[in-house]
Amino acid sequence: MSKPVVAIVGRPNVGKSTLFNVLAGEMISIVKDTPGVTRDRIYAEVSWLDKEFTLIDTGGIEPESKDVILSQMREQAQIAIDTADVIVFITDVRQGLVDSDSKVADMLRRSGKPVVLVVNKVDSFDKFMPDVYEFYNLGIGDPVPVSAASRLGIGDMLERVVEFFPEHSAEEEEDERPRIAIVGKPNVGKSSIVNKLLGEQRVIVSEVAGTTRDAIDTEIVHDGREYIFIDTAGLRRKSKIKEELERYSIIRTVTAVERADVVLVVIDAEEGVTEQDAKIAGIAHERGKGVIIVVNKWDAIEKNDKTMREHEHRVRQVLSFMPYAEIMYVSAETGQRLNKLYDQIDMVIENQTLRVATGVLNEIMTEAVAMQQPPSDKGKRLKLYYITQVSVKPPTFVIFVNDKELMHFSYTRYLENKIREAFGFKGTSLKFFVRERKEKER
Ligand SMILES: Nc1nc2c(ncn2[C@@H]2O[C@H](COP(=O)(O)OP(=O)(O)OP(=O)(O)O)[C@@H](O)[C@H]2O)c(=O)[nH]1
Ligand SMILES: Nc1nc2c(ncn2[C@@H]2O[C@H](COP(=O)(O)OP(=O)(O)OP(=O)(O)O)[C@@H](O)[C@H]2O)c(=O)[nH]1
Repeated sequence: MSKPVVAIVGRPNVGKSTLFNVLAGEMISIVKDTPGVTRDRIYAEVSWLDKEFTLIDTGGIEPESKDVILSQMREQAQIAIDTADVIVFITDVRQGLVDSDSKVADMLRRSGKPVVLVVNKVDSFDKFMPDVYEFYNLGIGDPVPVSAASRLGIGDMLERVVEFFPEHSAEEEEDERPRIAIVGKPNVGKSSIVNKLLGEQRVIVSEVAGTTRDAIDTEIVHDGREYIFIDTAGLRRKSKIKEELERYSIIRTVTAVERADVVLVVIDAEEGVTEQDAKIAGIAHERGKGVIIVVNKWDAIEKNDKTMREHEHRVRQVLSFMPYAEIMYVSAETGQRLNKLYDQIDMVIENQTLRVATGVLNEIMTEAVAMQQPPSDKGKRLKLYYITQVSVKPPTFVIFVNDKELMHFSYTRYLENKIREAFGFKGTSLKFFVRERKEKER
């Protein structure tokens, strides 16, 4: 199920970071062993009551001159319009209504996207409420007064935001066709791969209707099965600022990955694997999506009998958090091994939805425990009572133990490896939750 995307837009200094941190900091769920991505404040997973959404900050304006601010704000707003389900437009009660606010409000209104107008820095409702009414002039609905710094009005604001969420993104959920996102740095060959796949199947390109996202959906039929490819290629917006481009490319990756079942992380063989690739791959890993690492432009490098092994070594090193992902060496130019992608995709989807019977899981666990004693601390030894699989996409397991504190990361890893030895689960991460249960309950 894909989560709604909420984007924050606003002038410099209105409190975007503060609000972002309030929302993300308290309610964020961070997956610990992923590099980079969760730290640079571009997006966060937020859950509030029973709702979950991805929050993105389109921000990062350098306040040089008024003209520059307005043009950058327009750019931000456009990114939000392209990628978000709901836009949170933040203004500042202390600066009051500013001309650029009105211009951005016009743009947002014309887009037809749901907008929640937030007036920040209302640290005292008594004192500032009269000034809040001025913001009705923007013509984008009722202003919601908040104070991000003192956490006032945040609940009311979120209530307004979640009201706009689609009941169920019904269309996408009922759609049984596998969705495959193709992500990667600029120029690694994302569009070339889609084009080659299309060309070989000689199927008419159809842009899937009803998507307003900033990615192109293409249907490809292979062996009678329909696949939807979500292509994030072709950065339309050309910004001069490198950080801004990078931010935008991350936002697009997040929103595309969110909608996908399987993610193809494309790496340029000529350039080799980089930290930026790790950042992008981390986005898929964090979300527990199926992953295939696709090393493209394999035709372009000189090879001997060691080349593949050396490449694999590097990729495994830089993407060490996803040892479960298969690596494929392809060429969009010559078409080499591209057809094998479908088998891999099918396999990954199968593994993402694989369910293992509780009895079998417990046999594996009992055997694992017999082979390697669980850790102990201060004379108390970890006891594992029971394991069961609670969900799929990604396969998620709950382990009941006597004391959570004793359940070491490395021991969970060990159990994961045992489960993988038995069932493979290639291409998908596995999630584990550890719960305590009193001994006498058994
Ligand atoms: N009084 C008051 N100040 C706030 C509030 N929220 C944020 N601020 C202050 O406003 C200033 C700007 O906040 P930021 O969160 O950095 O604003 P921003 O919109 O992210 O700014 P840029 O990064 O420049 O785009 C900081 O000094 C904050 O402490 C608030 O609710 N009340
Ligand atoms: N030698 C070789 N070149 C390739 C291959 N795949 C793509 N290229 C070249 O790499 C360049 C970038 O390819 P694109 O498909 O546009 O890359 P992209 O990832 O979609 O790029 P963005 O749109 O910038 O995100 C083009 O010049 C392609 O011809 C390949 O398998 N081998």
